[in-house]
Amino acid sequence: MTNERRVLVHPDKQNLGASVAARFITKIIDVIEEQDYASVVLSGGSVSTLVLAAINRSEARDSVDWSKVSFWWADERFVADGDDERNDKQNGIDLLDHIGVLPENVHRMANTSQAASLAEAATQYQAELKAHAQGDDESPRFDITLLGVGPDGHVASLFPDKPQVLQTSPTVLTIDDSPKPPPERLTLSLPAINNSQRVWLILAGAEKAASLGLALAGAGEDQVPVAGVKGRKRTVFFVDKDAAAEVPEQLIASTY
Ligand SMILES: O=C1O[C@H](COP(=O)(O)O)[C@@H](O)[C@H](O)[C@H]1O
Repeated sequence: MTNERRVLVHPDKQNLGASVAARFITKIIDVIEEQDYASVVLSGGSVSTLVLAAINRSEARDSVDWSKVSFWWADERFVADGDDERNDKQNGIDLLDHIGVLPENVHRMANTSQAASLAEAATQYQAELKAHAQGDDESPRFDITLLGVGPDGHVASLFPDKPQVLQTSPTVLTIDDSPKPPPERLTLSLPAINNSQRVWLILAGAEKAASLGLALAGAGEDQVPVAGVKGRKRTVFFVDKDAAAEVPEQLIASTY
């Protein structure tokens, strides 16, 4: 199998969430069997409410040895701990609070009481990424990165027409004027995201169709950030029918 981008189309949102959850559980079990641990990158929004919640509901959830899984974040909002805007809060409600993950394997980005400034929070996370990276890499080769895509094509907190999307270093970037609230955020850079072995992008709804179509038709990442995402081994777009409306026919690997 080549490392081409693949699009898997599902009939509806509910089916999409259940399908990605099932694949995730299978793949994580395989990865743990192969290397005795697995690393996962999470994000907020639809990935959490659709996929993480479906993993939590799955009967197969407890077949995973969660003590061997580490969790990282693709982006986070720089607000107080426990604020409803925190991605890690929703991820906790949807999955992390219900599984046997070890606290030392949960690598959250700092909140406003853990870092005095956005810049300090970014520096802390860069150091944590580097501490878990192999060789000369600046960040780990994550096993699975789960990303949502905004209607404007943003991924993590990399937004169209903002300088961060073209910034190749450092691994963690700051945003103080996010077009989507809250304004202050931390995000992995595109190269740090792309250091993942597998990137799975999850999109549902007609409002995502135009950006996805543009990204797959060759638009630049400065205009449509999702266009710049490419995992080392696999890049898979899991989409529902509505989000797939403008995907070129030849790129659709399967339709359920
Ligand atoms: O602001 C954010 O938005 C993206 C996309 O969210 P979605 O609900 O449209 O899938 C999300 O992936 C990111 O983590 C979050 O901070």
